[in-house]
Amino acid sequence: MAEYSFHKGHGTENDFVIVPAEVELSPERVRALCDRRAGIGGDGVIRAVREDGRWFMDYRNSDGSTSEMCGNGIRLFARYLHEVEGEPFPMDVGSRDGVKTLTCDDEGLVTVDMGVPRVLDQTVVGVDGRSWPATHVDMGNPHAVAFVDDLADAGTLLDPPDHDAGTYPEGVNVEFVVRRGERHVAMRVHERGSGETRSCGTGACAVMVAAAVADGLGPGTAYRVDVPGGTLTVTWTTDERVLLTGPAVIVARGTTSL
Ligand SMILES: N[C@@H](CCC[C@H](N)C(=O)O)C(=O)O
Repeated sequence: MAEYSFHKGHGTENDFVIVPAEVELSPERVRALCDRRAGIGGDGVIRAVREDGRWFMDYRNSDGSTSEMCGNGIRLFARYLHEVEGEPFPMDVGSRDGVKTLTCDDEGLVTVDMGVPRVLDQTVVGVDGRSWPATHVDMGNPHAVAFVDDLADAGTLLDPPDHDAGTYPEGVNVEFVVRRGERHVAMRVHERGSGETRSCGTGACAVMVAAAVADGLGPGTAYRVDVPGGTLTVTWTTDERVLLTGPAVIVARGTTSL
């Protein structure tokens, strides 16, 4: 393919390559773009599509697979749309999980309204022969949230954690969580289709909801969620919607023929 433009950015070091709608995203191209040695490098790729008078986030994991939703990706996409396409905040952006509304505060933190979470059954996840009970939370995409004694218990996370394929026929994002204080947790994540990443927005939302439920709390509370790449704030509003807030920055732009 001829050269095309790209932008690169991240939200709490969950990093993405953004390309124009004309770029066909074969799995091979997504893997090439995300390659951290031979490509640009990223946890995923976002194709910026304009359809029916609205922007749509066509999101791919670094292995080329699609996902319904990416919380950090859509916050970065909103930053891109604002800075590059001149789209004002607040803005509505389409995704495979429906239309999301995004805002930006005076400090430049971008918030996405992720909608109403679904807390489902208890399940089990495992690593290196150890296993933990986990809460199945649907944030548009599937999550299993496991509380552990120490984040190092999750091991290297080079491989996907063991999980119930019946519960998660399309795979799962697995979060390992420790408590840091009142309404304050820290997590590591193994993302379906991308491996261990330094942050996951939908994962932070799933973790917050599972922690709040475990703490006997519910809608009408907020948690600080530390990730290896920074800090996110997750608010569960009194009308049961989950708001994800954090930094989102464009760090590079250029052209490529990958
Ligand atoms: N990093 C994202 C989640 C990306 C999709 C996920 N790997 C999946 O396959 O569901 C986030 O910030 O939410």
